[in-house]
Amino acid sequence: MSLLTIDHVSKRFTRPTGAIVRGLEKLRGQTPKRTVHALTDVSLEVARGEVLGIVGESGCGKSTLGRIVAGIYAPSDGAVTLDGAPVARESRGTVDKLTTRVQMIHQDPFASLNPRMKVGETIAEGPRQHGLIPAPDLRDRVAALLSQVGLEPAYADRLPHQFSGGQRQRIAIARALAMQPDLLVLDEAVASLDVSIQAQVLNLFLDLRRDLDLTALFISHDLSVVRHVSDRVAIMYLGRVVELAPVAPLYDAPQHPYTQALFASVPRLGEGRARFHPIKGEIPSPLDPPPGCAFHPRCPFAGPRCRTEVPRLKPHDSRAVACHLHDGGTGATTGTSEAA
Ligand SMILES: Nc1ncnc2c1ncn2[C@@H]1O[C@H](COP(=O)(O)OP(=O)(O)OP(=O)(O)O)[C@@H](O)[C@H]1O
Repeated sequence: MSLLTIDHVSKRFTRPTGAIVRGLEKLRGQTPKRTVHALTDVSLEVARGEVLGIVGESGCGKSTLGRIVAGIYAPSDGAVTLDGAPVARESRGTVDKLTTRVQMIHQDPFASLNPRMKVGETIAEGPRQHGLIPAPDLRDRVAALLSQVGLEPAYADRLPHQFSGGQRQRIAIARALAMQPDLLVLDEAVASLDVSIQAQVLNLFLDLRRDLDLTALFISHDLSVVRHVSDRVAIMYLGRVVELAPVAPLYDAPQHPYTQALFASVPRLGEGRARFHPIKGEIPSPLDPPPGCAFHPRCPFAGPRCRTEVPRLKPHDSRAVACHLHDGGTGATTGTSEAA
């Protein structure tokens, strides 16, 4: 059985506006769209010990998915369960009790650490509040956690500003591990670090993964980082999963036209002068997603069916792809490129 089940989850945000804007819109007879469709009908499963990468361009809903899994946001529809139990207790659509079983590691460790609290206290705070570790053992546990993430136990008495970015991210990892979570959600956890430091923190994650049999959602816009740490990868576009596959087949032969375009947009090393092909067109607004396949306005293979019918994520060999090309055709003649 899967540890994490994300079952038909959607998330809509309503954009608030002031009375003046609403008055002006009324005068002009406008009915502006205010609902942001951040996630639509996302279903994923993660097995214990598995790392699932979540990749996509900015605004595709990666962080929203991570926050729903961590119980920070309640889904508008659908459910998220860990071992069959809901990750968050909700009342009237808002989360009123956060799970401790899922811990999140954010992009900016400085923002997520209390600047006035010694790092030892920061790491001990959660286990103390939740009674996870007996008080007399806390100091030793903090020392052990600091060693586990490659820091001196004596650093427990220092403040966050006395550390480098990479060290602060190690502290954030130690704080998350202190809660003995079943699942980690890493949201762009190395994106703000220099490349050499990124590699060190990724290697730490791989060591911890091996030693602790971690289960994780690894959210990143960086395809090479995700390849390094994940077992399977979900590619997201405008709030939906468009392809889901184990790393090797996905990176060897991406199937969805968006996944192919995403790979082509990344400069590759070792191919002489780097060539890359940015994806044509703009990402549509999640306030007004296109009908049919959300990628159809940018897809070189789009046919009539793509403009009207949302493709479902369907199994296709070892992967799942949400594309009419893989489901009996798009309605375009011989699958040739209309936009090319
Ligand atoms: N609290 C919120 N209120 C309103 N809209 C939101 C909120 N959080 C996210 N959104 C919107 O939902 C969509 C998805 O955002 P999200 O942050 O999940 O994307 P992302 O893929 O993580 O992007 P990025 O990599 O830039 O963080 C975006 O259009 C964003 O503006």
